[in-house]
Amino acid sequence: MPAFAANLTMMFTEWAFLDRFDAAAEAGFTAVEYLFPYDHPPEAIAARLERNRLTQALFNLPPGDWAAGERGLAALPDRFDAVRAGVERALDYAGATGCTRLHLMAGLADRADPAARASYVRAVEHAAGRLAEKGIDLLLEPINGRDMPGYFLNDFAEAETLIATLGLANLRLQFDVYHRQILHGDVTMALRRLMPMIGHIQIAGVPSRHEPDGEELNYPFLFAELDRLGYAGFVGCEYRPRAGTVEGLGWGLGWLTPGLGRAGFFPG
Ligand SMILES: O=C(O)C(=O)[C@@H](O)CO
Ligand SMILES: [Mg+2]
Repeated sequence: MPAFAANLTMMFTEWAFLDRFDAAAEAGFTAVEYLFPYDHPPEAIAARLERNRLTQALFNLPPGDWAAGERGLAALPDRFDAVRAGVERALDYAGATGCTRLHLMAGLADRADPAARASYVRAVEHAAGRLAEKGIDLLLEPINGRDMPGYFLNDFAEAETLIATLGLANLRLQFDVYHRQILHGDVTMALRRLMPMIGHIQIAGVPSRHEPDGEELNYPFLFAELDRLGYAGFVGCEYRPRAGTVEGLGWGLGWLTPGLGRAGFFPG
């Protein structure tokens, strides 16, 4: 049975960020992920995890100036100092929250540009090295260009080759089924082949990025496939609910156990 993590950047947005931890636990999740924790002190996040007995499955290293359009810094040749500082900042949060997986965003850059490639490899090697000292995995995620035009890492084969070539024990693939389906399709065969290097999986309906309950993909089949493949990691629910988050959890009946979290959290 897959272990689902609620993505608190996209789900439970009816609540303030810190209250989303309570809401996710109440809805039956035992783990959470989100893009960035940096607007809140690490101790505040740790307290919410602890009181809800939630596991912090994943978050992203600092991406640069998100509001100004930056989507990671790793492939940007003049931003290595910021990458290095971001790694240290993320490690503070990982230490406080017990998180053992961090995603390094590549940034907007041309994949064919040798300077961008060299910068990306340098950033990945640096981040993986620092994270390894703390027993943390570094994840790389191919992202489709419709959602993120100009994103450097927009190809699964590219990520696979890089991870295999660098051969770093804590460098792993973040397999977002939504991006995979849009970029290349052939989801099941890719899961089977890439499973040895997969460190985290994310899901959403395709093409809407709503609940994983229909459209192009047969998620019950994919969840069973993950069990058949012996996947023991988390499955991050990185989708935007069509209407209410709780109202849209029907797809998870049978996998989630609502009410295990803090009793009476939901009003009414
Ligand atoms: O967009 C995604 O997909 C993610 O997983 C994010 O972490 C990157 O923005
Ligand atoms: Mg993703």
